[in-house]
Amino acid sequence: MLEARGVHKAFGPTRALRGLTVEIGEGEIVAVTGPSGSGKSTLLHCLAGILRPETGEIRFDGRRIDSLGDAARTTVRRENFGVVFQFGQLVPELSALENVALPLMFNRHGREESMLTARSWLERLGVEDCAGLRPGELSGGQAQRVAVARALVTGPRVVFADEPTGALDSLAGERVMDELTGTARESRTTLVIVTHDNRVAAYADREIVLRDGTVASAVTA
Ligand SMILES: Nc1ncnc2c1ncn2[C@@H]1O[C@H](COP(=O)(O)OP(=O)(O)OP(=O)(O)O)[C@@H](O)[C@H]1O
Repeated sequence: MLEARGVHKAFGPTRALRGLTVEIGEGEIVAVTGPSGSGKSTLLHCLAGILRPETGEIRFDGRRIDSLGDAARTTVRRENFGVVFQFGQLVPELSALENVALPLMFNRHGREESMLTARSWLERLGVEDCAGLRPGELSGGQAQRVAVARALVTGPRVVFADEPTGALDSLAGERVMDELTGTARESRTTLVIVTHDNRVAAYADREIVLRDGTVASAVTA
């Protein structure tokens, strides 16, 4: 359901992706690993329609998304994808509850309904007590659970996570991963996780190892 074919992406002289091809199935949980600078984050951003490769194709449900204009790509992302980055990237001026409700409001749900749904996701992730707090008042683990709630609240088909536990201690990291992968498996959400951490990769069905901008190997758990 998600596919990169012959993808090249460079930043000036740096060739981050060099003819990379991967295919990810519906409901699959995939870890993208490999040395620093091997192109993991670049691949994630290309698959998520955030970056456009110079050559090659990115397809979601068989439809090319790399050739769409910015507005159309943003719509595909909003309607189908959720993202979790290393540092939650929550909006600092909004409460945890408002942060989680925001993607629903972007997708034209009413404010009341969005708040109710957001609250149920905070409960599900065990951070309902944080609803009224701003991101600056949350611990790293709490903020990351709020970020996971925000990524899942729209019921996305695919969640992209870039080092989702990178800033957390191992216990907080485990909770975030349990919740992320547990929810993904329950709802057959496809999950693509970039990580350096073998413990995180162990949650995946398959590990895609990158080296120098291409796939070095794919290991099935
Ligand atoms: N916005 C950018 N501008 C310039 N160079 C970039 C940019 N993003 C990535 N690069 C370069 O592209 C290469 C691949 O980067 P990328 O972040 O995809 O690797 P990574 O495997 O995710 O690395 P890390 O594990 O260190 O996060 C690196 O050499 C990096 O310096």
